[in-house]
Amino acid sequence: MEGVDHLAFERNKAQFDVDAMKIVWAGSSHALEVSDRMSRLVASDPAFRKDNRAMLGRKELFKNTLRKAAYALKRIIELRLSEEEASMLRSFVDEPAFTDLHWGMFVPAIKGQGTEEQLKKWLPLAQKMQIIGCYAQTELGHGSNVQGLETTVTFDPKTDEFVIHSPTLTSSKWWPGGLGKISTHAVVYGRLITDGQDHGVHGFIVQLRSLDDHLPLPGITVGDIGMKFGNGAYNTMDNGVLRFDHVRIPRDQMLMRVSRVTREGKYVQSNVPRQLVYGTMVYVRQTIVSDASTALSRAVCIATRYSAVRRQFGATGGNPESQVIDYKTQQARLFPLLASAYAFRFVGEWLKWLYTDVMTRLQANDFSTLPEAHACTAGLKSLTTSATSDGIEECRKLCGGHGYLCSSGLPELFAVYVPTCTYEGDNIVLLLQVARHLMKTISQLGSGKKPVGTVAYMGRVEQLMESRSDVQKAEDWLNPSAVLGAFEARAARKSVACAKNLSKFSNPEEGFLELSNDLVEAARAHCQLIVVSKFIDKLQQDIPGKGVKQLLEVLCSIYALFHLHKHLGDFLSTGCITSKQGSLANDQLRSLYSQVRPNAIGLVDAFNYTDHYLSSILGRYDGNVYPKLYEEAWKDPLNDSVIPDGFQEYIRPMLKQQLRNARL
Ligand SMILES: CC/C=C\C/C=C\C/C=C\C/C=C\CC/C=C/C(=O)SCCNC(=O)CCNC(=O)[C@H](O)C(C)(C)COP(=O)(O)OP(=O)(O)OC[C@H]1O[C@@H](n2cnc3c(N)ncnc32)[C@H](O)[C@@H]1OP(=O)(O)O
Ligand SMILES: Cc1cc2nc3c(=O)[nH]c(=O)nc-3n(C[C@H](O)[C@H](O)[C@H](O)COP(=O)(O)OP(=O)(O)OC[C@H]3O[C@@H](n4cnc5c(N)ncnc54)[C@H](O)[C@@H]3O)c2cc1C
Repeated sequence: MEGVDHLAFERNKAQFDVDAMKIVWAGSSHALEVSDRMSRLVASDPAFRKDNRAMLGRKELFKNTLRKAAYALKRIIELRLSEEEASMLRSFVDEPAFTDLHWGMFVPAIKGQGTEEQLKKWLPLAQKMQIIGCYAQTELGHGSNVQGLETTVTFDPKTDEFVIHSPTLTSSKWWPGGLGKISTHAVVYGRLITDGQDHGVHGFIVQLRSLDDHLPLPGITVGDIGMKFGNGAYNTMDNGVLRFDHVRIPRDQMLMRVSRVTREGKYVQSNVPRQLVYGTMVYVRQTIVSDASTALSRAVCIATRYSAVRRQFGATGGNPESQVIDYKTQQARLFPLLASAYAFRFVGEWLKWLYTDVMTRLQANDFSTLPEAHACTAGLKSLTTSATSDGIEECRKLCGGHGYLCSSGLPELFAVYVPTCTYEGDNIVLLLQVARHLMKTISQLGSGKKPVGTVAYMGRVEQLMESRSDVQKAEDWLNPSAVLGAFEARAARKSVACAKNLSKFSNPEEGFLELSNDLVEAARAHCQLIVVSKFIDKLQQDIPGKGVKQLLEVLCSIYALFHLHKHLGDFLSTGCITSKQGSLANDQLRSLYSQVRPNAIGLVDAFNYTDHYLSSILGRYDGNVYPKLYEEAWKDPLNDSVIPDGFQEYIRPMLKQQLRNARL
């Protein structure tokens, strides 16, 4: 039934102001207005169709992406869109493309690591897309270990140039998005060598292809690294391989904000920490946290709407079967993911604030919050992307068999999303960075250095080692201080246990390797505490709209108590809570799920996604799932003919042969 809202009865159940929640989700009325306008602009334009991606071969798929990218830029110019509008438009086009790396890494790398002069020269070219850039750091042999990169960049004082060289096969640049076929330029990371001395890894702007005929410049070998996981999916991106054979670039193409090489070949470090060379990764990790809430909310929106449409079992007295969303097991799998999507939204907002604050301080040569920014971006990137990848897969299972169809939108979402656990830093490697920060914080406690920011609770470590939860009944777990107390005590105790064990090793690095599993767990506990505490902080703000704040309080409690239940072993073994208190938390969770149930559709409507963006028959706004699934099946190329290609050639003779054999 076209035009009928099959989910209207669900929408009528909502006990809160969905429009007000849309503003909370978007971040402000202005952000909602822009994202609403841009998403509709993309959805209404047939040039941005994306429903056939899984059927296309690589070449056709890639060409289509190039067409969309060029068309998007044309529309951005024609409509005179602001930077904010343009970036929203690109995100609603919803197709990984070379432009992600151009805008997301190449431009930020120049902005963050270039001098004023370099910004003046390169930014206008990049911003007008007169050049297209990528971020070429990872090599065939090294990704996580950036200090292990092998590409050499040697200063030649005779010609005032750098000579870039790939000395081994493993030094080939490998993975950079946009590099394979499109980028004209790259920010290349390599070991800077002056006068025979290795100064470690630095960034350089390098032209790769001619701006006239797009052919690789002399000494450069470049191409695509091949098909990746999933049909369609991330294969719209030309991840590339790049080798240099003594390629020369002018000296002023070294990004010189952190350190520079003089005309005489002298290496000069400025007063900014060398870690700023890693600044682009910090920036992108921060954006990835907000993007996690977007990806998870898409999957949750699909699974929630479909769970309200789907009925199985329980038909009694002429009544229809039960909606699967009413099964407690479905709620216990789905609603924590819904709560996580909101939790990641708010922690992402906070992280953006933290990043902006660090950048402002850096301008004033205050580097004191850099370690906190690194630990938070690394840890939260790791926590939210792992949870989102697992969450998307759980949503697929929540949709039963139909979730496995490409038309559910979930397989492609998963395939595009899952490399987030690896790129911008492998999630385990990043948690180990958080663990280092935690161990360093603990080791400095005795020196009187007061921990600040997200590790401030470590300053109360003695009290946290002794504290006992005073929860007596299930509702006590709704008290934010009860939840915070338990999460702080758990995180502190896990870190302190690691620190104690580490102190038993005469070689700390050996101890770190040996205890790395425990350290990763301690880091995870710390990051979960950050998410919980930032959700609680958000609820201290004035949040208008009927029932909006109350429902967010419910979601916050679900996020916290679900993790308390999931990691009960941690909470019990560290003695923060008793098993009785653990089971009270579980009782409270059940009650919270019942409070979400009537509001579930409203809560996913608040994401304000168009059907185009969701790209899912199961997640359609109108819930008209079955006729559309049926219709879609007939569009498969296999159904173009009644008898498929290959039948006459292979199967018919086989059948005939088998029949002949049977008659003998
Ligand atoms: C589909 C997407 C659609 C839209 C997206 C839209 C926008 C996003 C835009 C683009 C994204 C799109 C696609 C993504 C493409 C992917 C790109 C990439 O993957 S780029 C390559 C990323 N590579 C990595 O992340 C490598 C990971 N490794 C590292 O970061 C480091 O090597 C590591 C930190 C692990 C170790 O470094 P090392 O120098 O060996 O440090 P060490 O451990 O010795 O520490 C020394 C000292 O430095 C501190 N530190 C380390 N890193 C940082 C940092 N980044 N900032 C500040 N400080 C840092 C560390 O804590 C230590 O401090 P102390 O001495 O202990 O005080
Ligand atoms: C889709 C995609 C896009 C990418 N785009 C870009 C790009 O645009 N530009 C770019 O430069 N790079 C890019 N990359 C590369 C990416 O940044 C790296 O793959 C990533 O940093 C992980 O490094 P690795 O591949 O070397 O993994 P490895 O470090 O080899 O990881 C392999 C395994 O070893 C483990 N491991 C490694 N080190 C440790 C340790 N110290 N302790 C414990 N365990 C460890 C890891 O946890 C993992 O399980 C991209 C990658 C992908 C998949």
